[in-house]
Amino acid sequence: MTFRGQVTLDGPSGTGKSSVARGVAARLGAAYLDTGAMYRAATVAVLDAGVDPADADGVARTVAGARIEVGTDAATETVRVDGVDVAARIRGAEVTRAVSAVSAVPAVRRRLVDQQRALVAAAGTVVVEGRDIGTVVLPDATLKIYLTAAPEARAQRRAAQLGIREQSEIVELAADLRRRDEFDSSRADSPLRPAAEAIVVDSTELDQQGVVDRVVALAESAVGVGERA
Ligand SMILES: Nc1ncnc2c1ncn2[C@@H]1O[C@H](COP(=O)(O)OP(=O)(O)OP(=O)(O)O)[C@@H](O)[C@H]1O
Ligand SMILES: Nc1ccn([C@H]2C[C@H](O)[C@@H](COP(=O)(O)O)O2)c(=O)n1
Repeated sequence: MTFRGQVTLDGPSGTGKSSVARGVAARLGAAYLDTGAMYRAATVAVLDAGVDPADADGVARTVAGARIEVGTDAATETVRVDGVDVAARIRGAEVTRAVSAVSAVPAVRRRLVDQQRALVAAAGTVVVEGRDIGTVVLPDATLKIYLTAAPEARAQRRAAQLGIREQSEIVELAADLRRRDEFDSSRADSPLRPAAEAIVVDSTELDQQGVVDRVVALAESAVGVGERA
């Protein structure tokens, strides 16, 4: 029997959620939704409107008026704001610095969570990654994973991803990851935390393929649960 249902993948920044979620989606023949890309796209709209990310009312108004489109095909990344392709821009430092403030605004979350649920309903079997997917967006998901990794491993991986070798820059990267995690975990609305039923997977000692294998094995052992749900 094949897996049918939803896999949620939550966890702190740089634990490997995006890469693992794509790999799992490919193995399961499932769709893939990167909800962080949606908050990043909303941040592009805020920055382009010249609104201060700390101005919650301005952020809420701007995001309410923006058309945010994110695809659910694991093989191609589609991210648009008002029809403009922002897939590369959302990964830049300016957006990364501002995204936690934008994503803490309750009206932004309500709007994007509604959109996420609609995308998931249209996608069928899907792997969804973010911070609040198992706790808030899809509380009845078939399989919930909470991905962790030691802070040093996360900083090293992000440095490798960005081609950074300088030790002082790696220390700075680690501080940025910590700052974003603290912000995302301490916000009032939908803070980052594991769902009660989530299976915690620590990727510190596993390579990317090892994590994908582990999650796919967990999904295969959940076959039947999706059909009953
Ligand atoms: N288990 C692993 N071992 C080594 N490197 C890994 C592992 N998992 C992911 N990576 C690498 O770490 C980097 C960060 O991974 P990724 O972007 O998937 O993390 P993330 O949790 O989605 O981050 P963010 O929340 O900031 O978007 C990527 O270069 C990825 O290839
Ligand atoms: N479900 C989600 C997904 C993401 N966010 C916020 C918090 C993150 O710092 C930011 C960017 O996410 P990333 O691309 O790094 O996964 O978006 C959130 O609040 N809820």
